[in-house]
Amino acid sequence: MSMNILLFGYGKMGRVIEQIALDRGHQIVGRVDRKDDSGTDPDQLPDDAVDVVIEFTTPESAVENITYCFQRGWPVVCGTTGWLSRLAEVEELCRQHKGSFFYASNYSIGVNLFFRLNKILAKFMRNYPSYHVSMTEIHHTEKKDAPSGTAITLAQGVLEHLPHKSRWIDKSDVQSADDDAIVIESLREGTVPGTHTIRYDSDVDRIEITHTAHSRQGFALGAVVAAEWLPGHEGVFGMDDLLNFNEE
Ligand SMILES: NC(=O)c1ccc[n+]([C@@H]2O[C@H](COP(=O)([O-])OP(=O)(O)OC[C@H]3O[C@@H](n4cnc5c(N)ncnc54)[C@H](O)[C@@H]3O)[C@@H](O)[C@H]2O)c1
Ligand SMILES: O=C(O)C1=N[C@H](C(=O)O)CCC1
Repeated sequence: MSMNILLFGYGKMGRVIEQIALDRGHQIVGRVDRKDDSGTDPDQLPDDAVDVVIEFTTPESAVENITYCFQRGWPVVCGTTGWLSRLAEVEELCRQHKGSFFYASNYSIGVNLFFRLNKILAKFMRNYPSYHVSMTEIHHTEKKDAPSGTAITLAQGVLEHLPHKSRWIDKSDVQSADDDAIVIESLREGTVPGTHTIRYDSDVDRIEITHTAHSRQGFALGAVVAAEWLPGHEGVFGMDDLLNFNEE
């Protein structure tokens, strides 16, 4: 069904999302962006002009934008990363407003398959603590947050299965007594859309898995599909609610 979509954030992601939404037969009713005065003022839109909001902005502005959408009664699909320390607050606001909220650190189908693969590998590795686990994420130089939201989700997936690890840590904060931590290295290079590697090193070999995004298309398509699904679903949702991956 064709929907009226309001974009919060008209940057790299907002623009790709717009194109995919139009290709799938939806209307873009506005583009809210702080960059210049030409963006839409959401206060000027009637409540019923918007079926769903797609929010890809900045770590600093996401919670304010999400809260505004709840107040307006607009379902919101959020892809912004770097604000998750406030997730409990947003979940509570969603409950209070009987809102609809969808969040994923990464909307691409390939990455969500990779999340599953990561957990399966970690489950295998639980009996081999001599293999040292670590992660690297590479993104474009404009990225504001580190580690990436995807890397944090991957680290959480490993932590579910490795009893000898209890937390993740940014490589720049590592100290000698951090053996219980998964170290995440964040590299910023050129225009890289997103590359994530998890590796297990022993003295004699290495096992590693990598997901490489070739563009932003996969992220944007997943966000539009989530926006098609969300209206009519009250509560807080994520990719596991949307995707029916069959686990072996
Ligand atoms: N979940 C995913 O699949 C996924 C994929 C890619 C990017 N991201 C995340 O999405 C976010 C945006 O990424 P991007 O590459 O489009 O960044 P970007 O910098 O290209 O675009 C962000 C836009 O938000 C605008 N903005 C800033 N404050 C705002 C506000 N208060 N209200 C409205 N707009 C505002 C900026 O002017 C800018 O145009 C980042 O947090 C990134 O990590 C998530
Ligand atoms: O370009 C970005 O910024 C990305 N952000 C997400 C993250 O932090 O994991 C997803 C990948 C691209």
